[in-house]
Amino acid sequence: MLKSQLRLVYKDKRKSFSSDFIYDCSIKISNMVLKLPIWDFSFYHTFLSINTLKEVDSSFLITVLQGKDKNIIIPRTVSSTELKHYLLTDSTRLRLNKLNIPEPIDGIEIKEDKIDVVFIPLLAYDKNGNRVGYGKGYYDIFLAQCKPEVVKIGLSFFEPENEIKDINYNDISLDYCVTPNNIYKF
Ligand SMILES: Nc1nc2c(c(=O)[nH]1)N(C=O)[C@@H](CNc1ccc(C(=O)N[C@@H](CCC(=O)O)C(=O)O)cc1)CN2
Ligand SMILES: Nc1ncnc2c1ncn2[C@@H]1O[C@H](COP(=O)(O)OP(=O)(O)OP(=O)(O)O)[C@@H](O)[C@H]1O
Repeated sequence: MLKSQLRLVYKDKRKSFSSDFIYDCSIKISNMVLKLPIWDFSFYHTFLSINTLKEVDSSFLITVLQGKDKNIIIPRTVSSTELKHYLLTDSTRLRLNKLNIPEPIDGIEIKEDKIDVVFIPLLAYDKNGNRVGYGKGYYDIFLAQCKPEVVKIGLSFFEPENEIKDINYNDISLDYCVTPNNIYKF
């Protein structure tokens, strides 16, 4: 399918999810993440979930990362294309931006080249590890600024599509995708 079709299909699928279902699946996903071979690094970047769009709830993953004493980095949108990244600490103050994304107000900025692992939000992905987001390109631009060996991990409620047809040279593919019941390695 095409990215534009997948966006519609997957937004629609998520609309029907109850908050209990999202809670259960998100806990399962964070438990599956524990099985990945990624635990010797220091800097772990995660999205903060848009609850209104029924994304995977990353708060359980954050608890896992805190339990492992990892440095946790979270993004802030600074323009229509650019993200900046901040260390999440006990004193980090968050507020919802216009897109309903919780974001740090201020804090210690971390440059992209420090990041070892990125947990990535998505709408859909395919068996080759290609992903589709909301279509603004934020993550493709961000991932292009990270070091080449950064580990890119999608989190999804769903199994992969066979093929996203309109992948282009800007699209950066995933290394793993974690679902409530499976880990896909690409
Ligand atoms: N939690 C989270 N943070 C993220 C992303 C994400 O997908 N999830 N992004 C990933 O790149 C960037 C933000 N991109 C976004 C792009 C569109 C919409 C959104 O609400 N789209 C609505 C239409 C909004 C409008 O334009 O009126 C929609 O798709 O229904 C949200 C986030 C950076 N941070
Ligand atoms: N590295 C890049 N530099 C400049 N523009 C880019 C880059 N990567 C993607 N874009 C632009 O961003 C727009 C959206 O890209 P795409 O459709 O792949 O978004 P997406 O991956 O679904 O969304 P998101 O990354 O926000 O989750 C496109 O117009 C694309 O040209």
